[in-house]
Amino acid sequence: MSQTQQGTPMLELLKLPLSVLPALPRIVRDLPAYLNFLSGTVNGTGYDDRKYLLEKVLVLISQAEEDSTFSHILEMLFIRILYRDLPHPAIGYLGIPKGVPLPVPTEVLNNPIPYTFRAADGSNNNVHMPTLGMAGLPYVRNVTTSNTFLHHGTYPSAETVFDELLKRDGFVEHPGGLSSFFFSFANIVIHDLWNTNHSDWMKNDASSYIDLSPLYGSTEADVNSVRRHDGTGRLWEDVFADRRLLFMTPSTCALLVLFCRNHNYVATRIYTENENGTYADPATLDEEKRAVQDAELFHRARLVNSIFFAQIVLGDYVGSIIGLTRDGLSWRLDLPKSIRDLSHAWTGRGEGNVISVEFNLMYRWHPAISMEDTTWMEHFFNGLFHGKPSQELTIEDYKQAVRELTLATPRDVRERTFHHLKRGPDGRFADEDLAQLLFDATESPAAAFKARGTPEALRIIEVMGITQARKWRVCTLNEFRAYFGLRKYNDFDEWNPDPKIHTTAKRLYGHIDNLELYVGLQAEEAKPAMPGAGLCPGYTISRAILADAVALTRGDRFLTVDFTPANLTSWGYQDCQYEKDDGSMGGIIGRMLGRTLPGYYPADSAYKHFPFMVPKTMKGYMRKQPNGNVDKYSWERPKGPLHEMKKAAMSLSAVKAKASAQVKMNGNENGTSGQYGKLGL
Ligand code: HEM
Ligand SMILES: [Ca+2]
Repeated sequence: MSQTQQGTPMLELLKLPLSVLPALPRIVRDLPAYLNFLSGTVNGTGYDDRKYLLEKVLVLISQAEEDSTFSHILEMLFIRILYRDLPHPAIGYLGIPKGVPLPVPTEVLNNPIPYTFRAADGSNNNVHMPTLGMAGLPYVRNVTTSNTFLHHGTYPSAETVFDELLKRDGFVEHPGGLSSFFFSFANIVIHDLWNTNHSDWMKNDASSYIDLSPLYGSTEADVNSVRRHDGTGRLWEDVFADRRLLFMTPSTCALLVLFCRNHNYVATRIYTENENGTYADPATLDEEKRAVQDAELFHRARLVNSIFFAQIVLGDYVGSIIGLTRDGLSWRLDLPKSIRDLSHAWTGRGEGNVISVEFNLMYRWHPAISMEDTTWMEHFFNGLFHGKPSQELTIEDYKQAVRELTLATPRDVRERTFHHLKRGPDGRFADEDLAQLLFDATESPAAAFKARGTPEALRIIEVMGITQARKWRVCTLNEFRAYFGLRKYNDFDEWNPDPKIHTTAKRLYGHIDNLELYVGLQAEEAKPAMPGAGLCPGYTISRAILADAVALTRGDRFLTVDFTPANLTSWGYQDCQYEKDDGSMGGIIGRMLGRTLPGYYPADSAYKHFPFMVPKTMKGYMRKQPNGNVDKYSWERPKGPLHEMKKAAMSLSAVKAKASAQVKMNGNENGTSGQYGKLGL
């Protein structure tokens, strides 16, 4: 290289400090404004515009030597920051932009008040890509595979894999104190996200958003089957649209019924609050106006109810998954939060989400099914499969059983029932029946995640899962780990140190690089309970699940940019907020339990505040916490409103206190708030 060629870049480099020199005194003088900008950005508090940073930078640019390196850099940074002020493209719109090819109900289009609403099939979450995450489209694949073992058809049969690596060899209690109630809730979450089409396994008939589709359904016809259409925006009493839930444990159905009640509670409150002064008694409206009012009340109530559901996911559910509830911490990761990174760019949110096949396989938490739920399932499946033993069932038997059950299920959602519960003349199930199912589920410990942990009754379901995964051509466990930046396993004993498991796996798969994803995830060594770990699944699941949790919540427009009082109404917006000091350690589900089963969940009950934790185990954890308020909670099974009334009748002051608590539980936002103040928590 010649001397001149070497000298040119050196000279260029020198130009920058030289061109900055004249501006240095000004920069030093303005330093407090720059520091304020930096600290305000890092802390997320925003910078103080009274320090006139904008003006100072403009002066700096205008006075920099024209065409100097310094002026070029300043200009570039300034324009970049201004451009990054806003996300590109914008995510939130007032209503539906014209030209978006969507099935928008005419009542919604005719409504003069713009508000945003969830489409039945989840479409339009991202208005630029309206079909993103819509029900009925193929799954996404995140990780591709270059493994050829599967290609040559040398995998062991799905049945062998189940019998040797997955079949439960004994019940082990969950190490983190999670209750069966937690998994009933999880079961609603998974039905919200997956519905693998039986005739085309590539398709997912559920939307990729937690929009409470188990309650509302995923098609316009489903949604209409649960709506009353009477001008009040309410659903029929104690119904849900997704009939697959009727195959699930009774506590799962009972919990879903409470979300139906919550919808009706919310719709009624929005109607009575009448914040825009536009609602009228439906009896006074003509048919068209009644339909418009009903649509608005329904859609707003759905928005509030599904955001409430998501707040349970972020508060109670994720709180249990990462062990915060157990450890008495009310701090939560604010996943949907609006944040800028240090380059001033917005970290994306509300941009949509599509569920992947890998996530489907990661979320099959069948090993955690409690002993009580396993017994229930064995009885249920015995009836479903006409007594045929689980070892002999085929995928065709399963599909046939689904067809039979579907035919036997009343078309009218109001006639459906579960666990032989009876509906009253008003169409509602008895509060007592629902409450007892939920109390049982809270008391019943879930099982630990482990290899050889899946109840045998689920054999054919697992065989179908393994077969689907092979048809989907998913990656191997090691490929999946590499995708997430996790160390690849070198041998089977690193994956699961239990010799019974890793020698079996080695015999079946030969090389660790051939270990298929589903089996690898399910039979991997489980994480122990420790600070930061509450769910305690296999190591890989526990890492990868967080990526999907963020994609789901942060990617959903309704949970982020459209989570506003304008859309939810001020009352609805407020109803979805946490109350950090209400005794629930950052949770919110107790509010719904209290209001939908009045009198069954006393204000101080551990069953109300921590239903995802087994009370006796939670009590033990709380005793060990330095500031544990163990005596402020009641830990025994709630006895129901009659008992509460008897207790209250014991003294006049007690009656007064109980009456105000009852008002809070039944009528207001909470059934929780304020009452904890009284208890000194
Ligand atoms: C006793 C409780 C449970 C029963 C009886 C049960 C039963 C079933 C059945 C029958 C299927 C096959 C669905 C089909 O394709 O037709 C299935 C799939 C599945 N299960 Fe479970 N399950 C239970 C609990 C859970 C729990 C607690 C979770 C996780 C939180 C879970 C996650 C899944 C997932 C992700 C699928 C795949 C769904 C799809 O691809 O559409 N299950 N389960
Ligand atoms: Ca959904």
